[in-house]
Amino acid sequence: MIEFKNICKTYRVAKRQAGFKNAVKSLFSREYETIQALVDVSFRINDGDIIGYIGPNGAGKSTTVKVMCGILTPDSGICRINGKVPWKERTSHVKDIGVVFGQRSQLWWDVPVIDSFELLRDMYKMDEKRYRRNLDELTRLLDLSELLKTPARNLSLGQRMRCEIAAPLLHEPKVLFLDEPTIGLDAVSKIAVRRFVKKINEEKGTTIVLTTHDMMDIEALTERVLLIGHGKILLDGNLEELKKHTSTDKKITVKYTGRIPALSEGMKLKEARENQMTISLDPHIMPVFAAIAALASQTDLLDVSVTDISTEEVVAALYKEYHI
Ligand SMILES: Nc1ncnc2c1ncn2[C@@H]1O[C@H](COP(=O)(O)OP(=O)(O)OP(=O)(O)O)[C@@H](O)[C@H]1O
Repeated sequence: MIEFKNICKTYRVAKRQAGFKNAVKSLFSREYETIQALVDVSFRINDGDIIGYIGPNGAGKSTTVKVMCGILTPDSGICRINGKVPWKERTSHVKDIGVVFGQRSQLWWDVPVIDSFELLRDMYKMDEKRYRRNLDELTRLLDLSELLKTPARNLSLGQRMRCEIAAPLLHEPKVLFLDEPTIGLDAVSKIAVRRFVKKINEEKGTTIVLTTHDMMDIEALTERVLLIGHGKILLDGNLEELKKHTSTDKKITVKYTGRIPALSEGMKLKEARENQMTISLDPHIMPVFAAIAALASQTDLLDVSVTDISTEEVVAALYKEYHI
């Protein structure tokens, strides 16, 4: 269980104007400003859950993860993960957690990946039998056999990411923090990473906190989403509720020949190309079947598709609504 209660965290940073004169001046008198990274943040995450932690750049996501990992001590508030206070019981806490930072490598750059793994085995004081079993399983699931002998610096991003994800799982953590695990990956690698994360959660019951800007990650992996903005939790709910909170509009894309159909009340034009238009429809004003009939009565329809608005659009609308 992850318990995060009324956590506040500020950073104190020195203010400095540009230029040599100001650099010299700052040696003698410094001005500081305070950045409120987390403001009274509270949530609970049950064992075995996967949650998506989303918010725009600078919202406070990494700060939250760093507090949960024990890297940062908050100014106030309570955080307990499996009963331990991360920054006070660091040595025993790190055995319970694993972290993947998509933007930073945790593997030693110049040595073969297997050497990094063996170093982790020693750091976590794992017994050889357990290490071997987990290494064999991860090698099979993530197709690592050809990669283990290669130095991290010679791996492609997708190959390296598979190794980065395996590394914290060698010691079977109860909680896994994934910070943008699919950033920069191609479509096939993204799907492979998502499938693997889901499998680990289902089979090992690992609790997963996923921080991402990729809404396809959220859609594929999480039901519950926490939205943070300006250091405050703005929404905590399931993805479907968030979608309903924002809009129940339907997106209708039509391809047609003949004249451009006029829009009825409840329809808004989102995009128009030659012989194709995408309309956002408020189904409370006009039901979908009536909207299609109204369009068909004015032109020859070649193709119609009806979808809900995408998670990406939902999140963009939420950011706009909360001015974040
Ligand atoms: N070490 C630091 N020193 C000073 N300010 C910091 C530090 N780390 C973060 N901040 C500030 O705290 C706020 C929250 O930053 P944080 O890195 O937690 O955001 P984030 O949501 O993870 O952003 P991103 O999506 O860009 O990674 C930002 O205003 C950031 O500039």
